[in-house]
Amino acid sequence: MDPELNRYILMNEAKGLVPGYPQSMLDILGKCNIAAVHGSTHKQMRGALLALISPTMIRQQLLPKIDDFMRTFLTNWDNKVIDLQEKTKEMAFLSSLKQIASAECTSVAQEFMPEFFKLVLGTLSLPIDLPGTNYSRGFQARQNILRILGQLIKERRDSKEESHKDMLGYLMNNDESNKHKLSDDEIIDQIITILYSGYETVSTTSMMAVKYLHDHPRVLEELRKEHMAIRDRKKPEDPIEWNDLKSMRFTRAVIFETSRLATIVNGVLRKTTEEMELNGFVIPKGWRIYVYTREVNYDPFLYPDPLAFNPWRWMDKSLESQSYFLIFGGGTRQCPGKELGIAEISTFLHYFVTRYRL
Ligand code: HEM
Repeated sequence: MDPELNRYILMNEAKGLVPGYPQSMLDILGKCNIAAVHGSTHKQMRGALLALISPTMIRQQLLPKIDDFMRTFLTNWDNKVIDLQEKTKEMAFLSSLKQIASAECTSVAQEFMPEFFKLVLGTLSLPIDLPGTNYSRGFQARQNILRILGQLIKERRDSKEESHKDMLGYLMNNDESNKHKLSDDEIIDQIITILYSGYETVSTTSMMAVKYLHDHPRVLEELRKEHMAIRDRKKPEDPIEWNDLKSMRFTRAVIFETSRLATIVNGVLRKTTEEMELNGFVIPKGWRIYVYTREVNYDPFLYPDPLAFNPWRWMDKSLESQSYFLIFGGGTRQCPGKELGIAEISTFLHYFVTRYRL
């Protein structure tokens, strides 16, 4: 697709275009899932999410949890055959769960994880509500997840303990400092949104990054150098901190190049709120549009030698701020989890390359 078209659509999106989600996603992710809601509800839910995963929150609350999780998760992998696809899926889910409910994550994970995997399958299925279909299993899984999260909220409210310093704790915080108060139903949908949005994206990017590193020893060597330099400044038990994360320039480049070449998310959804004309084509009002970003990612004018895995192209920081940089979408719907996702994948890669050899 002509990058102009992407730019045009995303520009107009800022004026109020909304996505057209498939039915099964709407049903299973919930009515107040922020990717699906519009207007003031979108603003409210997105505002609450942005506050929850702001750079300050990542630095002070989330990164220590991510580090703690990754350093434990990436132990005892030596001399074993690792199914990286399975491992990275587990990693993405459990890392989010730890950030959401750190105190309870170990006790609820066993029951939660299989339900979550069923929910994901359901959102990608045809909306046929017959016993045994993925849609029906996904819907049932949503009910079970509502029960698990509802119970968690109730137990926290009933206990006399101080408020928890995790995502759920912040969402449930009822005092003046919380400018984004949500109902319990909204809190639960917000949690499902966080788990869902950060699942396939983070797991597939991490898995594909390892595959590309394996296939490109020079890139692996450069990446390892960056992470060894960070480790050299620290004691083994020292966690990855915000400044370390900011110093991972090559890692960020590897993540972008992986996302571009593997095109982890191959497009974004929009819906026209008014008729629009583009390059002589008329797009009627109310049409659902799939902006196919894979085409942009492989455009040789934007990315010379587009099929080559070349993270160095991203070392020029300005590439990230171009209007055709659509790896995380664009406009008012741009991915709010961009920096959180990058923090998770970077920390995963840190422990991976400093502890293991491929
Ligand atoms: C490498 C990781 C990730 C990639 C590549 C990615 C990519 C994307 C893309 C392409 C969109 C669509 C944007 C648009 O329509 O313009 C999106 C939306 C979204 N992402 Fe991410 N994402 C990642 C990680 C995360 C994480 C960790 C979260 C967790 C909070 C998250 C939460 C969301 C949400 C809530 C939306 C919907 C935003 C809205 O409609 O207002 N993402 N993401």
